[in-house]
Amino acid sequence: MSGPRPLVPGGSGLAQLRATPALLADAGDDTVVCGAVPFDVAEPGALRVGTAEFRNVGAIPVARARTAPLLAGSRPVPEPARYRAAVAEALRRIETGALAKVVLARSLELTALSPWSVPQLAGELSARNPMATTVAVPVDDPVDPAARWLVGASPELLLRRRGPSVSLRPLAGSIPRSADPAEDARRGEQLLGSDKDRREHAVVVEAILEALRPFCRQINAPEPELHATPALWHLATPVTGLLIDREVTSTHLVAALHPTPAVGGTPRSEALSVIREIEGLDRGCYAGAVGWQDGDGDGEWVVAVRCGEVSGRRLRIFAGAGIVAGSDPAAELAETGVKMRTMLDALSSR
Ligand SMILES: C=C(O[C@@H]1C=C(C(=O)O)C=C[C@H]1O)C(=O)O
Repeated sequence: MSGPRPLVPGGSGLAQLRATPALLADAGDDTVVCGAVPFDVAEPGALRVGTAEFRNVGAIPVARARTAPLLAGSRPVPEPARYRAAVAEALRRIETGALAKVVLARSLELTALSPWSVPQLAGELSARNPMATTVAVPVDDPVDPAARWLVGASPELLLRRRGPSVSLRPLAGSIPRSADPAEDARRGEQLLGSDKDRREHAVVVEAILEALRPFCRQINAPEPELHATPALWHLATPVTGLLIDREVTSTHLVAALHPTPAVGGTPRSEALSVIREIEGLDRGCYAGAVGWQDGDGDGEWVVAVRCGEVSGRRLRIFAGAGIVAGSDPAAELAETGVKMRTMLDALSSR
């Protein structure tokens, strides 16, 4: 992305989503809104006014030749033992019936000897994850060299609106891939047949259908299928629908959908307060929504997972896992470790 772009007015992520359709209606044909809204939409948003090239959220110059800086240190936040304890606490809350699912995340803070390069990271991420959407968006002042950027390779389509058609591809339910093709295929089948993962996934699809119903007709949500990333298999449901009212734009739908239980939980308000209480992490734009909308109300948004926040020599990598009855704290810790590999693998040039 070239040069700083003005922020969409409003302050919070939610206010920016709400301000976007009117802003674009008054702007030129070439204008789009692009950027990130945080996981907690009451926090400041990072949606900016840009031009059409912003339709590609990863549209920054790619400098693959540059090597990544050397690592000076790393620190897990929270510590693994604290993460397992938080999962155990979430399971107790689930047992009481207070909630059905909550996603708990953790982070790895990596400090390098010299500043991280956003284009280098984005280039590696996009080369290694060709099926994902590479994102690289400034989440605060882009003029400041120590400014924070959200960088990642999201496998999860939150929402695409093209004219009257909307499509979504929620992911939830995961198992690590194997280098051995037979074992890899077996694990995919195991995931498809896993009762725990099916429940974890169904909660997400149900919440999405409920959020879409007021806006859409002919909603179609087939049985879950497998979705592959280089590191993991996921359960995915390709959801489609037709808008009842063409005035409803992509940002209206994002405001209604986000955060889905793929990154939050269900019921939403209980899950969000459990996350605030026991996660011990400032998510920022991790697990937020990243994308763009144009003057026709069309747009494309991905869920900000498999990502990190870059600021000078500091990089915070995030990963979360859905907790439902039957989840195992050690397995969830391991799953978040595998999810972090998307970012970790991109730190070294091939
Ligand atoms: C929360 C993350 O991923 C989400 C959670 C998943 C799960 O719990 O199985 C799967 C895909 C994503 O929707 C993450 O990668 O940090």
